[in-house]
Amino acid sequence: MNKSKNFFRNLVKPFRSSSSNVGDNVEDLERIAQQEQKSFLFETLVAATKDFHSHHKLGEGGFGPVYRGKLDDGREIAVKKLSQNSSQGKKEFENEAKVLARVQHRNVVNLLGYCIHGDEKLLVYEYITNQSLDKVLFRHGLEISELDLIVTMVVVYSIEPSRKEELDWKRRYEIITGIARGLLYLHNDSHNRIIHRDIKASNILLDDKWVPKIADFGMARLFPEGETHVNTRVAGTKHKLYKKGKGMEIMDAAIASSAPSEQVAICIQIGLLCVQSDPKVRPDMHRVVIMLSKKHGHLEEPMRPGIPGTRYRRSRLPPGSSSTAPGASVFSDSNSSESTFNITTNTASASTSALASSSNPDPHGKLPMKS
Ligand SMILES: Nc1ncnc2c1ncn2[C@@H]1O[C@H](COP(=O)(O)OP(=O)(O)OP(=O)(O)O)[C@@H](O)[C@H]1O
Repeated sequence: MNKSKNFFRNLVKPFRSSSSNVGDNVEDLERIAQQEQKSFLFETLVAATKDFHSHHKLGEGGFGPVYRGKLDDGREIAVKKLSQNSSQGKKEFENEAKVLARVQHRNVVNLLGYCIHGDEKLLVYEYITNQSLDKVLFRHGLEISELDLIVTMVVVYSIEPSRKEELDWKRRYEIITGIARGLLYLHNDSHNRIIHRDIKASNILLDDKWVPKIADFGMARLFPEGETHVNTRVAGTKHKLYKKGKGMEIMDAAIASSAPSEQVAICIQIGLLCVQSDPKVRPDMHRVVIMLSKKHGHLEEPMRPGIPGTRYRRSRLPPGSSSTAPGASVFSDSNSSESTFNITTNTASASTSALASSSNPDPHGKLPMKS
């Protein structure tokens, strides 16, 4: 019997009621201890995903393929096999993964743990049953940028026709507020401040009750050299409908009659406030959550949104930067004003193209939007 088994046996001795259940108790404690460690055996993941069989492949993003699997205890998981282009060492990866596994919120995908096998690094997430938000949103012939601001998108875009009934205004509003709460948690309330840097519809997963869960958070911690995959595609040019007072015209017709117009207008305006090109004037997530909780009320006029590729968008860090350095994606200083900067940076560029009405916009965002 090895040392750890002895340790557990001694631990359960005082609680033992009969000799027959000692084995069970030891097994339970060992299982709990392993879960606490957050580390998965490679063999466990091989068994869960049927050796990473192609039938189990959910898709492949910028960080590598993702497989669906089922653990022996019945839990469904999604296993992300990280592509091996990170220079991060095993110990650092382990430390960072443990930090990320402590991030727990109703609106954030739970990272159950990690696995290191030779040169391979894997992340194990809870499996989220429904589709990602981008698959539910009907593209309407528009070239939607991956970076569209979620709030505005959920209000504006039509829904996949077969799912129209499912996504009424109430549900859309719950998705919007859920995402905002998840981001607020990542920014302010998790142990380490986490700035996502790649918020987009495909990174919002919906569970069987349509609760939105933010996926792919903290990837900059695992790819600290700054080569993180951040999509920079630009939005289509047809969607230039935003003009002061005409916001309602861009709304999905399917919900136009049932949605309270003030609430919809607030959502669109919050979206525009979040993508102003000057990061200093954008609301932080705390303020966004408060604004969303108001049914009516006056919000300030948004300034002109930023332009993709201008000075506020950043897709890579300087060589040698660490993920915890100032300007990187994770901050431990809860008073830092950088959170607004980064979180809106990536979404900003898209909404800019999607919503701006000017043909010659000011990249510095100092001009108020004109009607
Ligand atoms: N926890 C999960 N539960 C269910 N499906 C998931 C989970 N995580 C990822 N997926 C699915 O796996 C696929 C790949 O996801 P991944 O996050 O790697 O890439 P992506 O979001 O499509 O692209 P990108 O890397 O550009 O963000 C997507 O279809 C995604 O919906």
